[in-house]
Amino acid sequence: MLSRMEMPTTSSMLSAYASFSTSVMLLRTMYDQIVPYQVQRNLLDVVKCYWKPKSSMMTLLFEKNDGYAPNDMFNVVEVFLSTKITPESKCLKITKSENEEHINIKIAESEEIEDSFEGVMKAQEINNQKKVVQLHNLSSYEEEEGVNLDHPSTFETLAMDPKKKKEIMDDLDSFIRRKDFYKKVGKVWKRGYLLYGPHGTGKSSLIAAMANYLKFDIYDLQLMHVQDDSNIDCSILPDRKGLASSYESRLHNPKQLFSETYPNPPRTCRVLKVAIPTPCAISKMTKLKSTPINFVAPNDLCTNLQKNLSAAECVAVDPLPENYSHRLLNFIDGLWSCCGNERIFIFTTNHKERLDPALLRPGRMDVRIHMSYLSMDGFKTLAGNYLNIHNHHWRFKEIKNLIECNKVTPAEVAEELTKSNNVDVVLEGVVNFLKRKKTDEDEVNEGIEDEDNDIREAKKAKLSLSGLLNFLDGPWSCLGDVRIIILATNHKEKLDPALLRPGRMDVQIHMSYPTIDGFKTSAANYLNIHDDHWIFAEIKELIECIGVTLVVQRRGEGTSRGEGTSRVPREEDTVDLAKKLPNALTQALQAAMSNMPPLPSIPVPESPKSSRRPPLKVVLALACKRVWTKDMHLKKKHDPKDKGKGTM
Ligand SMILES: Nc1ncnc2c1ncn2[C@@H]1O[C@H](COP(=O)(O)OP(=O)(O)OP(=O)(O)O)[C@@H](O)[C@H]1O
Repeated sequence: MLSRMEMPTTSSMLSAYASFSTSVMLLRTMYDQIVPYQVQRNLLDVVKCYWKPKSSMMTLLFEKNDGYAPNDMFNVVEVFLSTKITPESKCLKITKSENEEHINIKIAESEEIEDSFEGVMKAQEINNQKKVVQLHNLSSYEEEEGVNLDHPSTFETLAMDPKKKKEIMDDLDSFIRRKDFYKKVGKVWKRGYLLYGPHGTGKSSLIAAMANYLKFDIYDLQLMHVQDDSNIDCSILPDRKGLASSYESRLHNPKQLFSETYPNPPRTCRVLKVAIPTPCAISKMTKLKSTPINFVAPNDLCTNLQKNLSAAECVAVDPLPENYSHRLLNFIDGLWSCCGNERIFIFTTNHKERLDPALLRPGRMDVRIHMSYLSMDGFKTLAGNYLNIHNHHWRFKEIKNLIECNKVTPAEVAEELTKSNNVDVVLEGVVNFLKRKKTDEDEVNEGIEDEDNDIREAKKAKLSLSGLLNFLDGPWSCLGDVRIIILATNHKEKLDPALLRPGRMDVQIHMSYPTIDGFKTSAANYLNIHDDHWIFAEIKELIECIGVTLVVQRRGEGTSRGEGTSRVPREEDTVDLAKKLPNALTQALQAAMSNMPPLPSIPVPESPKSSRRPPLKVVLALACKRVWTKDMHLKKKHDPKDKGKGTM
């Protein structure tokens, strides 16, 4: 114990504290001034580290992206954790896209789940079970993420030789299983398929079936949109934002940019679909003027349509670059192609015989599948899919005979099969369609034999719009809900028949020049004439004369009016008509005429009187005059004696 005398006084304690704190401050100032800041930080870290409490926990971070490449582990962990949701979970993420049947429940980013380690393999299995096939567009620089591919095509629904189907499935299975084999023999783990055959034979459907079977995503690349080979390399990269922003500089030094900025090709690109346009058809295309095509579509599709319209126009103007096969070869064999996991390339073309043979060798196109016209086996698959007929039907024999002597595509027959729910009605429709098709084909073949080579080639080439075709029924077309697509053109005959096949243009409506019924509708709208009017008979005659023009000029398009049933109008007809027409009716006719399609462009010498006549008469007179001039010319060629008689 300290005696009272020995105890320090309050004042001495205070003075000791004051001198101690002065010394500390002095030392601190000296430390700050003498020891450099960096050394101070390091000393502090050492001290902190020494005093930090030890933990048995370790934190693993699974980020969504690894640089530019997506992190596969993130998806696996996300799926795995969603199986660990309990009633105690406080915050969950709920998603459901339009085409998904079930809602997806995921752990929200802020949520914490405690779980003991169960192995990544289990998570991987879960991921594969839940995998929704995605579709990515490689041709557009604006698209950022893939969308769920909800294509209903499977190997069961494909109308194809069952043996061939089995071969394809076995081939896919064996390819997937043989990772070690490929490694052992020093071969890149990739496989190329070439699907070739006429339009509408199921190439796109087969790709969707393959992707659904393997649960592989599809990366869609339209070769026509690729400007150079480095474009292709870059286009397989997963990060669309990076591509969009670097697009300009990539054009200047694409390879360098590729190797420096995007060293990792995507590991997710597994089924790559490449549509190879036909070089020959493309070069022909430039000779033909492109036919303007106007789109009408529901709002949500408009932007997409516009995008595709410009693509289609591009296609029509730009010929396929001459070194296209070199680019493709680079693309298939280039170094990037060996990076990543298993990959399947699927190439489609309508004309295998026009492709560079270098492209076709095994290693590039390992499997070549000819998608051909419909066989009876294929028809039975379609009848099962569409009509639920799984056994025999009495119509089958007749249909078999017709299919055997006809080149008919599954797409055409599929269209017939959708026309009614009544099995008998539909099968009768199929029979009629096959008969009609046979007759049509015979006629076309006869017609083509008479023509010389150039015309035949030009006819075959037509206007091909591969971008548009892809839009109409490429894998993208199955996304979204019900839709109606309407295409309008002034020259149907210039369109590629591929565009016109059922499944693309299911219904074709010929908007023709007016009939008297059409005129009556206009008269009712503009003039409130709902009954007959004395002038109608005469107008009818005149309108029918214009109709004759169309029959003559659009021979082969089919019309109910025969060519020889109407007389050639005399010029007096129009003058008389002008005298009789009341003013209001003249205006109504003018309005109706201005909404009509433009008249065919046959040069017509201007009549000196025409400027004094009301505009309507000029229109009608010109139309009639054109008929007369043209027909007289034709007549003159065949029978000079008939000149000037004015009959057809
Ligand atoms: N083999 C088939 N089995 C079942 N349905 C088919 C088959 N072929 C075509 N179809 C039907 O026709 C439609 C068009 O077929 P698809 O787009 O697959 O033909 P394609 O050969 O890719 O045509 P294109 O060469 O013109 O692109 C499909 O949506 C499908 O309804």
